Amino acid sequence: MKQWIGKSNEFPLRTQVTSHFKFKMAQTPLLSLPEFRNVSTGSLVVKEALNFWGGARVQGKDTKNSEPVYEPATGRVLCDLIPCGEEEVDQAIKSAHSAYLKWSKLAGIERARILLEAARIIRERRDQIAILEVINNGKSITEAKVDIDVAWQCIEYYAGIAPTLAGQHIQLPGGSFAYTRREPLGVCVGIGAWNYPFQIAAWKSAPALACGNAMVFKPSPMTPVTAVILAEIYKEAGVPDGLFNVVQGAAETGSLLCHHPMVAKVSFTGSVPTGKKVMEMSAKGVKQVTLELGGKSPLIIFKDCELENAVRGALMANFLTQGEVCCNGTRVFVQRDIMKPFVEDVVKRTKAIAVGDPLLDGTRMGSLISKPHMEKVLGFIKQAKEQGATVLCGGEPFVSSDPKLKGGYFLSPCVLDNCRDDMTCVKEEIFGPVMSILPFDTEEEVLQRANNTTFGLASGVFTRDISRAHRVAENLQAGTCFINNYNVSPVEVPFGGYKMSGFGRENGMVTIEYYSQLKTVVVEMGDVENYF
Ligand SMILES: NC(=O)c1ccc[n+]([C@@H]2O[C@H](COP(=O)([O-])OP(=O)(O)OC[C@H]3O[C@@H](n4cnc5c(N)ncnc54)[C@H](O)[C@@H]3O)[C@@H](O)[C@H]2O)c1
Ligand SMILES: C[N+](C)(C)CCCC=O
Repeated sequence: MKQWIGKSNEFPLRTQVTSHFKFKMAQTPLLSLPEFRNVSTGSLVVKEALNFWGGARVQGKDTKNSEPVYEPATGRVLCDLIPCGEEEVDQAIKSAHSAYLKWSKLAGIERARILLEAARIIRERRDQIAILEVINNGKSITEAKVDIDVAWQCIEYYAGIAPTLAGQHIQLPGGSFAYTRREPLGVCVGIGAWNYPFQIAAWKSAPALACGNAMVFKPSPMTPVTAVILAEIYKEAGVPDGLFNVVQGAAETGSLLCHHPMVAKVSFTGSVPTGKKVMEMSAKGVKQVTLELGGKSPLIIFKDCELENAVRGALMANFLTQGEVCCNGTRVFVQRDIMKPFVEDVVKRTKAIAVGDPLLDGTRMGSLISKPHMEKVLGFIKQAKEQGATVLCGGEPFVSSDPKLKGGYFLSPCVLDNCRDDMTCVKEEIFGPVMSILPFDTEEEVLQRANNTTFGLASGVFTRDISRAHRVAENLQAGTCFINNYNVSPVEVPFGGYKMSGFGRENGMVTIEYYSQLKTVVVEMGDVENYF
């Protein structure tokens, strides 16, 4: 058997990684810098190249079209986003293809060793990566650490699956037989949203690489900073140069990726309108597509629930990452009999959420991604009031006493009461910290109302009645139903949407199906029967 580790000089298991991040206060390599833990909000400037292909960082060329990227907590410029053009996208894809030719020939167990090493490195550098994620995204450090943990767990999980990928043997008459081979697709493209930048890159690359594919990943132009760290870590772990590449840019770069003839598959995370375009573009080249899109998920709370857990669940369903979460349960249906105690407790706990500097351990809610996004969320709240909703708390720009945060995009978490199903805040994805509470009377009624949406990403139910819980789960039209909890998604569990929330899955065993194809080999052991 060919041994990967220790024999090949071409793809060493460990290579020296140096960081390319420069700080205003120090120009020390990022990932080997213990003091990095002390970096504070408002102090980082990223100067170095954010693209990665051929096993190295590559500086963008089109500097005249560069756009500023802001640190959400301060409104300060963090770095410049230089979009990749046709030539650069082509280079990244060709680099991926040449790595694919080598990587796809390895045994699963050989790929697994390298992926496990990548998972180990991420685990080791989790706190530093989390700090970068916070500075670029604005979410709290508490959440970012969990996101990075989920990222390495995902890589570890698919490392475990890689050696188990196998086909089937099928006996045919006369000693003939057939067998199937599970083969990779080739060069896969990943396109990410800004709310979970590092985690999305891991959720896409881990199953892709485990199956023997290469990937070109494009992060959101608003969060370009951490995907390249993942690329460096994969390289350090020992993947061939070009196996995981990062190209920066917005719609135009994304469109170049979707149209490129050497791309076999596009896995997209983002909004429904962009998802439709990605599907259209990919269809022209008959490329496989996974779409992880938006949602407006229902959370149903029955009167027999354990109330305190239901309240906690409602907060987890609405306020993670400032409410910028695709699967959030933002339509909170509460059975009328328990409306009063539920609302009182939700409001009390929502008012107690510590909003502020996202790098501080005590903070539970950071800043929204951008000023225009914050204004859009405020617009939804204004419209909700005009349409008859009552603001029970929050829903206003939050002004911190810390002067360095005065340019940040903070919003106090908002609870809306007196909502109706026909209100815009109940129908459309707000993608901000806004919970809409809706009363209901019967199970039949609430199921009909919960399903009355074009989205179908997630759903939740709180009840002590075990039969009801499973009946409701069966009848909700959504890719996930949480019973007596919300927004827990371990990497072993498939995640993805129904209806306009998309198709295909991420995480879990099933995702192997979306990053591989089946070849059938038919073997004749006798003579050829000839009809002619
Ligand atoms: N279902 C999920 O797993 C999931 C996870 C996170 C976010 N989301 C959804 O993402 C949305 C928020 O993210 P967003 O604002 O970054 O979404 P978006 O659709 O604006 O952008 C997503 C990505 O697509 C790229 N893009 C834009 N136009 C493109 C084009 N024409 N061709 C190719 N790529 C293009 C963007 O640059 C970005 O990288 C919300 O709707 C949210 O629900 C879904
Ligand atoms: C990890 N969560 C909380 C389930 C979020 C998944 C990604 C959706 O925006």
